[in-house]
Amino acid sequence: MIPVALSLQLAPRLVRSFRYTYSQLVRTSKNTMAKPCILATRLGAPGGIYQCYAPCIEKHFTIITTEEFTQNRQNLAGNIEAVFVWGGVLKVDRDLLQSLPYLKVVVNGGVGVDHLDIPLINSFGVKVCNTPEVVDNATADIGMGLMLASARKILDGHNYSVCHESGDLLESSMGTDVSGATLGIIGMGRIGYKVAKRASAFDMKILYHNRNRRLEEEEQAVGASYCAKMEDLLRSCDFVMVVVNLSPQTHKLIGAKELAMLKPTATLINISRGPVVDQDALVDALQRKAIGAAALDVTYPEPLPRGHPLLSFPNVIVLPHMGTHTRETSGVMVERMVTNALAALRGDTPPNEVKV
Ligand SMILES: O=C(O)C(=O)CO
Repeated sequence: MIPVALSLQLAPRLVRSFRYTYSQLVRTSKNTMAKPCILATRLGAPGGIYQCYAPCIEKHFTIITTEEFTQNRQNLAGNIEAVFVWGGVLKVDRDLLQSLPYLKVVVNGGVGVDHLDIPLINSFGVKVCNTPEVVDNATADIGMGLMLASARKILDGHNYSVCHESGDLLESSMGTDVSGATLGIIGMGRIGYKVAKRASAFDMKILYHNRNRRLEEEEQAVGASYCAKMEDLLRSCDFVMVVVNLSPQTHKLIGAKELAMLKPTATLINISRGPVVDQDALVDALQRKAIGAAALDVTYPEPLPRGHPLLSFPNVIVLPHMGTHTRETSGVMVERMVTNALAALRGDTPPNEVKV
């Protein structure tokens, strides 16, 4: 006999699986050419960032935009079999999950899934997928871009040119060398390692801190030295780049104590997730000129509201989370999202299913 607890656990899944098979039969009997529906964020507004990828998705799916869904939720909810999200624009919470009886998969465009409650989503018999690897180069590039732009005052130079300011460049536009400087990478996963490869081509001295030490040959290939203690790295670097995943362990990993360990000339670069850095502590350190500069692709919230203190420092660059925003990378991400969703809808294991 099946124990009561186990049958209680299995029952919702069996009901969902039965409903799904039924929905497939209904769809097939209605129209053999009908495409499954997906609910997708960031595809609604004309000119929106992912709008140009809609045709790639529409080869296989009918897109229901979040705007359409909001206006006609009751009629559309019963058609949706997959949700495509890019970041946390749409909250995939209990309320949404309960309203989508035929949902099979939530696919995230990007590697970081900290905005998704995976145990909750899985408890509805729904899979979660992401797009790892394909984001690595573009994200590492934005890290290098931020480091170079900050060190070499590229935005100051641009503004000077645009404003046709008379007279000589100001002393404040004098930059600092990246070549030959010391870079500390916190988080040496795939993206961190790509950053190290790039930095080694800039003749930088590279230190890294990571939960697990990399193999000796991997360290040697990029000339990176391991710091078992993060504080050793923080104290010795000219540039510190944060590349960890957001988790309870990395939430506010860089706080007042860690910022106080940085050299007064050091630049903090964050390409991971906003909450990895304590923003109030960062503002305080910048106000006291306790660190040299900051360059952030990620913040909380995103984008920062107008008037936020971080937007007022001349030595801070803030991007609205653009790590993967290239035509090529975004295109490959969308293809991956489609492949994962199709696999999940067929009942196969998707290539990039995220398990907790
Ligand atoms: O892939 C991701 O999760 C990113 O945020 C890249 O910037």
